[in-house]
Amino acid sequence: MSAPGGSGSDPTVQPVPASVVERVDAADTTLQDPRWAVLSLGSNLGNRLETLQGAVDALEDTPGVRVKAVSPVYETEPWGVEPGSQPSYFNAVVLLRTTLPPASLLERAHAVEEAFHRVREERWGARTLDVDIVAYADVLSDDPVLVLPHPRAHERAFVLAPWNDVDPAAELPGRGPVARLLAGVPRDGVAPRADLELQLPE
Ligand SMILES: Nc1ncnc2c1ncn2[C@@H]1O[C@H](COP(=O)(O)OP(=O)(O)OP(=O)(O)O)[C@@H](O)[C@H]1O
Ligand SMILES: Nc1nc2c(c(=O)[nH]1)N=C(CO)CN2
Repeated sequence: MSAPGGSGSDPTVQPVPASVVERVDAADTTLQDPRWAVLSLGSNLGNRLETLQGAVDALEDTPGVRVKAVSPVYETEPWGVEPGSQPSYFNAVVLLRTTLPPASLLERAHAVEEAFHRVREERWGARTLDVDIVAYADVLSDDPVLVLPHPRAHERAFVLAPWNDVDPAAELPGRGPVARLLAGVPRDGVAPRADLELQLPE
């Protein structure tokens, strides 16, 4: 076969402009095979709502990523640290379709964190933005660079509650239904902020 846009050797075949090839390819979802991914967003420094919205928008602006749903916003007590030692978090969950492989999605998640001046000092330290990959399709991985599903997602109400809101039938690969996991974890200090809303990018 001739290269896209090339004339080849068959005189009856007209060259196909590269722009047409691009459009046809873009419409062919089987070619791109997008996968589901679930991301958790958290912020407990700066303008928390603005930062979460900025992260949603930056994810949507990523080639190969489409944001399909955004959860309600929760205000949550910091998990895993001394009570009262950090400001409360805003947390939300984002559902994506993506053609990026998991490692590229993680790279992009880190780039988005950096764009919002995330500083890594101590484990579970306060941060302007945290973007974690909760699950990527049904992929299971114990590579420490990217553990899938996220190794602590199943015990975090600040992940499970917003995920359950936006997809009540969701399953955490290898762990079971999100609704059942949520029923089994403490929910105190995890409160919906019905007065706040993240916008799904247009
Ligand atoms: N599913 C995952 N999502 C995001 N990062 C992951 C994941 N699995 C492993 N990591 C690795 O964890 C490292 C530390 O991530 P990060 O600083 O966001 O941790 P944390 O948010 O403080 O804590 P936690 O992992 O408990 O949410 C990252 O550099 C990344 O390589
Ligand atoms: N409430 C809350 N606590 C946390 C969070 C978070 O997003 N929300 N993220 C952490 C590290 O990922 C550690 N602790």
